[in-house]
Amino acid sequence: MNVYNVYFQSGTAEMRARDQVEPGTRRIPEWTRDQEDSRVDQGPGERERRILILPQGKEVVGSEGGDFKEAARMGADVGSFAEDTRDKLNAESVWMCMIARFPWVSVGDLGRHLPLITWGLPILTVLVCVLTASLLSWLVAKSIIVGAKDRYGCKLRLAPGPAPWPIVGSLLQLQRHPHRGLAKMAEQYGELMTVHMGATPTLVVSSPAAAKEVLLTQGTTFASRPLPPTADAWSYGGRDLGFAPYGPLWRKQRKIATVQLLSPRRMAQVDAIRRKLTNFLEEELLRKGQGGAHKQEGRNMGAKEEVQEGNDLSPAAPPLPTEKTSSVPELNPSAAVHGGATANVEMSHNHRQVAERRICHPAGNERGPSGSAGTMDGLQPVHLRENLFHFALDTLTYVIFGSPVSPAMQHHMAKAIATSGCSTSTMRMPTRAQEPEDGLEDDATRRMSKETSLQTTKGGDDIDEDQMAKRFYDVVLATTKAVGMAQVPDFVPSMRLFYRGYLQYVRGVSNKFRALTLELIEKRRKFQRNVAGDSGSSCTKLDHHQAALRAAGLINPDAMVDVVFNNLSPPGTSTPKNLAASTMKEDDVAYGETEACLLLMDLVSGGTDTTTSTTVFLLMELLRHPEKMALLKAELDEAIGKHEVPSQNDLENLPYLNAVLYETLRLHSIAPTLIPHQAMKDAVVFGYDVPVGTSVIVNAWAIMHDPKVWLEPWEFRPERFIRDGLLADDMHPDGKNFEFLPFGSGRRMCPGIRLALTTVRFVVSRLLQRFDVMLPHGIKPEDLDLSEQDGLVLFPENPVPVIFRPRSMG
Ligand code: HEM
Repeated sequence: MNVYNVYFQSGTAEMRARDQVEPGTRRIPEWTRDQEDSRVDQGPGERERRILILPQGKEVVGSEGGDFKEAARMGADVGSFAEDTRDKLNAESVWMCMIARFPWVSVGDLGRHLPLITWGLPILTVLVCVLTASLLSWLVAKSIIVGAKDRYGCKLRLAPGPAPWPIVGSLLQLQRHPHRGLAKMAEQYGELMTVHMGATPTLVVSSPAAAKEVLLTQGTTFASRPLPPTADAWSYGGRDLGFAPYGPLWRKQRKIATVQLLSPRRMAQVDAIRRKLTNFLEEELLRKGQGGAHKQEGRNMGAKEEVQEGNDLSPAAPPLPTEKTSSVPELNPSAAVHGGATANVEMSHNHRQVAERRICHPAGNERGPSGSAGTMDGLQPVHLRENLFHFALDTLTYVIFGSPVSPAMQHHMAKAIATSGCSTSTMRMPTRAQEPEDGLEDDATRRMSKETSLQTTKGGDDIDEDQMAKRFYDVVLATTKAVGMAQVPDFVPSMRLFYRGYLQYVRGVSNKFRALTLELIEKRRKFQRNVAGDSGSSCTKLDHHQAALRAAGLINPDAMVDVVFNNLSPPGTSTPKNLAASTMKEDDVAYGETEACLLLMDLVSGGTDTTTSTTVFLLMELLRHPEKMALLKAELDEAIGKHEVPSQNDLENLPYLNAVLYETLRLHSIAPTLIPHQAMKDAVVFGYDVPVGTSVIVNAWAIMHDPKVWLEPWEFRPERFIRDGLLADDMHPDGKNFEFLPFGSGRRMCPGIRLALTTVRFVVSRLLQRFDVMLPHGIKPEDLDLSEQDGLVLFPENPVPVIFRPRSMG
């Protein structure tokens, strides 16, 4: 490679550079006055544009790009020049002088670069130290692993695995999707492998028998979770449910979640609200499909007017569902608008017709996702993710916080408010929500409260209600990305120092989430104060919004948050330092606002994107396999009909619907490696030693795609779950069949399984009852790409917007 002397010159230094080139290098005759002038004209901000390069025996003068061309013309090896030096040259810094063989820096340059030198050298030094430390720790780890001994000095027998690289371990072999990379490795190393995730040795489990051993047979030993820095930052040191170490706090969180959210009583609540919410979902899909909002939004339209508009411009609407199987009356959207308190009363025949036609009211201002491209029968394709997310979010916020929050809801409530005569355009909310009320004075609570209150009160106390769902959507997606996509310090702890910014960002996401949670709690308290009659004579948007929600039956009198926040620990209750090792009873452990908020955040994030993603994958698989879509529709039509609202019981007993759902969960497991577990004590699994603290990954994806377990595992074949015309009863995802583990198994198994299954079943069946779900014009089933995006919850990377055509139009 050619050797170049590189000089940076600027301002007055330029002249000196010409005069003071080292002996032995030639001066530059072609350096002209003109060049100097134009250089000077560039002004103080444009420094060091010009460089002087002196290859062996040759001279090149010019500025940036020109230098390289010139170098090439003079026979320099531009390829290696470009690769090795060009980027560094462009870095335009004193470092360049250090990289060059004969650095020369003028005194003026030194002065200018002094800050860089002051900061740069220590950073370089720290970097070198960190790399050395990482290398040493890796060597130590390796020697421990290779020659690992137990506490009695006997050599440990660890599961086999690929030889790790320094610092990164086997991370580079994992490709973009670790579950796929690990599955490939397992073909070579077997059902139990030791894989180094950076510096962390991890036991990877890839067979049903081994999964049963760690999740069930030795379930207590492996019930804890590792806490990498990102999860630590999000969960305030593992104080939520998902990341808490196995111990009293986890038991407490789990108990509250199970009793308060997922008990049969709550599930009945969920069932009831879902029936109402699907009406909003259907209406929203139609509204968007038809190109936007209703023209008459916010006006108290006369029935006649609406009927005429509907007749002229709309395709025939599907009739609203009847209530044959439901004990809960359907929401009549227009009743909320017109009648307020009578919203839940069964619709009159006229009203029903009006509402039916309003649903199909055609285009307004809002455009669908792709303008007119891909439209079919005048309907535009609609994005699934956001709408389904709102449905799942509304269900959860109703049960947890007492009322739904989605834009569809806002749309209806805005109309109700407009008819109520209140002119207040903003709602005023007290900012007290951000102050911890439980009196707990621990550091994390104080810090969390301070950070959160800064964020929520920044814009004053006017809260934009319409943005609530959008903020939830953003913060849930940010959570699954921040916590789900492992970062370098999660694997190489010594790099944590360099990721402080990122970890602060993760903490920020958690704080934002908490702020939203507290807003909803405050809203709830305000509602309760109003109900108790101490709201005075206020006429705020919130008051009217709540009145409209109450009239529509959308305020939950028995929300989970009431129970959780009324039972926080009294001040002074202590939390053991080491939660995993503690023998404390769960009822004695400190449970404050921080823990309560984190639990609610877990439930909202765990319960929204997961069901949304599963539903989107399911519908896309049906679109890819129209013959299976037809079979499912036939089953629904026969068992339930096109209009009746199905009960949970109906849906649980439909073999093909459940088979389609299970096959989706198998083929597109959205949490493919579950959430990592951790050994709480030394253990032996199938003859291999597993030292305490080892992380354990169960690669459920590998098991559910293993050709030894599943025939043609890459095919979407719901029929594999059906035996003799019925759903095979040993093929349920309830954690008992270790060949099929979409929700995990054992102590840390997903507590939301029932909620998730009922939600997806219900939404899918209602959508297929009411609509022909179709691909936009020009997209063929075989064009669909169902590959996965990264994140804690996998999502289709290229979801297509979909046409929802009312079935009566077909
Ligand atoms: C299709 C939907 C869903 C899937 C596929 C799913 C899957 C999973 C999986 C695989 C785990 C980890 C199990 C383990 O580590 O062994 C998990 C944990 C969890 N899930 Fe779900 N989940 C879904 C829906 C839900 C819902 C609806 C909620 C709550 C409303 C929820 C809340 C949680 C929580 C809190 C945990 C942590 C449990 C613990 O660590 O003790 N999930 N889920």
